[in-house]
Amino acid sequence: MSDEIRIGLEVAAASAAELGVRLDEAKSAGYEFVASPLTNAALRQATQTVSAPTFGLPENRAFALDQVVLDRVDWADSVVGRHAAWADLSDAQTRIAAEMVLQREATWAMHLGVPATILMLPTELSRVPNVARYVNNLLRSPSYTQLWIQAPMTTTIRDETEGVASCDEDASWECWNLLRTLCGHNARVLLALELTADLPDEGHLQRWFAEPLVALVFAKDIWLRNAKGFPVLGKCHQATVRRMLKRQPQVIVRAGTHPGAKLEHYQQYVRHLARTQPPPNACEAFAVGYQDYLQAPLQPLMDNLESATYQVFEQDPVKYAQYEKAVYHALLDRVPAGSDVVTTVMVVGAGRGPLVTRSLAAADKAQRAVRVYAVEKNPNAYVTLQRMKQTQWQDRVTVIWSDMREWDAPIKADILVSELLGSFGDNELSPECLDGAQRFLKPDGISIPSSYTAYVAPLSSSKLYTEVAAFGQEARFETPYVVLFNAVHELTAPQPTWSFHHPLRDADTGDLIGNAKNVFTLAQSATIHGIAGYFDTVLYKDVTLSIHPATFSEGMFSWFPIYFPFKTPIYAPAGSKIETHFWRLTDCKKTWYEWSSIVTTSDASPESADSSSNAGSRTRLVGATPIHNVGGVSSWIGL
Ligand SMILES: C[S@@+](CC[C@H](N)C(=O)[O-])C[C@H]1O[C@@H](n2cnc3c(N)ncnc32)[C@H](O)[C@@H]1O
Repeated sequence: MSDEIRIGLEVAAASAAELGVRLDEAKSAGYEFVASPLTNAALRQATQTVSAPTFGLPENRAFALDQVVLDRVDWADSVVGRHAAWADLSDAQTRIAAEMVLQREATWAMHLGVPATILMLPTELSRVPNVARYVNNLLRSPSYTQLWIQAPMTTTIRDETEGVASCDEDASWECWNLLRTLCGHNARVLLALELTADLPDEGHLQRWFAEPLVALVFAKDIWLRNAKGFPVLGKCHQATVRRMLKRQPQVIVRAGTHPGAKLEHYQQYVRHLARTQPPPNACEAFAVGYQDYLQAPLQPLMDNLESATYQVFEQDPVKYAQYEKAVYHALLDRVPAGSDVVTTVMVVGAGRGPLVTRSLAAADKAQRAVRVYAVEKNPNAYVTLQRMKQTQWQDRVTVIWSDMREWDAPIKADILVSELLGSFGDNELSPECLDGAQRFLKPDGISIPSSYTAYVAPLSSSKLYTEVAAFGQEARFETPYVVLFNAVHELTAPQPTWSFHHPLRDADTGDLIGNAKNVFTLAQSATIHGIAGYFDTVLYKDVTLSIHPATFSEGMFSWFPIYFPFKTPIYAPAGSKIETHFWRLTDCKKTWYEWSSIVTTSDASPESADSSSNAGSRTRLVGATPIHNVGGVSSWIGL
């Protein structure tokens, strides 16, 4: 990663000649590019003389040569152009002239092929709509030049009467959020995040991680000086930068003012931070290329999995070890030591046989005699199972090619082992399959897993949202995706929706359908782009597997979370309640999920103001999504 990082130096060149000098300095100090104003004070002066037109836009004037700082195409690759900060779009008097200036700068940058231009985000909500109008207009034309919106991580509020300053963790994000909402969540609105001296707390910081970060701008006043006089960052800034660099943004450095610090020291330090990231663990190494990549959930019942898919499962260092442990303990509990009773273990949905091998290993370790049946409906995997029997398992295993729901078992099992779990627990139809298979489990038999639970939590991720939008079809918002979360803010701890326990359809668990309402309270405002789904499972007693973030089975990579998108993101203010509604539905051919969300706030009525009870507080609707995937029209799992 360190080799790929592109670092630019902020320069305040006022003329083309000065830009040339600064660019040479930056390049010889090891920077790839400079961030520089595109135009200068001469343009500002000339613009002040333009009178506001009575209607329409003023004549689209051309720049004079002495008004532009970047005047040569051969420098264009090495410059990210800053738009004129003085061009104020929010002032009625100056708006039209300002828009004309920005528009001309943008088209000049596009003409030269500048990779990106930077527009400063206002930090007052009331000033955002005019900026958003301009941005929307600009983004109508396809262009190679990206538009980066620069926003500070935090802003400073000064109380003039008290003479004190405090840090505002919300204002900047609220303005950014408003801008991209007014721009219709356009994927081309990219964030250049300014690392400020005051850092937000973890919750507010997380919120920025879910944004489309394209660049990280180092403010001047964040630099410290180490004992040898080199510029460095404090511990918190270092940690934040390291986390941000994992998203591979470009970097713009505003050099500090330490005497003796040379320009190259700043870029060397940033590269050092990138190079000295802790090495990826097995899970992170596996994750490369999967982060935020949307995958259709597997359909192992309806489709026949390919050998390569089984191959990926079988690399998991945790899942199979936990299954072996579960079978081992089940055998110890079921058969007394020294007994010559033969225990019947049936592995249903055996795939290419790893759970069969693990069941035999568990039996050897427990010193219990077993007879194993491997049942698999995939005709291709069945060939591999036969080969495994011939070369490894021999007479200890009987291989059956059948759908477990239809298999006429010759005897009943003591232990039924299955792994039909999806990212949401039941989304690969484990309940429906086991409902058919538990007929051949003895009444006192053991099912591994013994239960599994699905969890949900609201999430914010403009990245995932724009990925779904990029498909260009409304129906793509009506289907869940399996995805390894990266640019995602998980807004609260997940809550359980429903569980399936062995035996299925007993008095407690009822039918195989589900309906859940969960209520979450948000500590800070957020735009919600959908719902994250997770599962955990009890294989046997305390032997478990989990992708729930709080209980995650460290090192396991068989399952990524599931993402249920929203067609239209909804804004939830701090303190609001988010209700998520989920339904698991089925007919004789398919099973599917429907989902929706409602955001509410409650305001206390005057009568309840000094009471601690909720009596008298009124619930107000802030927003709601439509119910997604009604009737399973867009997404379903075939039975
Ligand atoms: C998620 S894979 C697990 C494979 C293997 N047990 C493992 O852990 O690597 C689920 C397997 O169950 C099989 N399967 C799904 N539904 C089945 C059914 N109704 N009857 C038999 N096999 C089924 C699939 O073909 C697939 O091989």
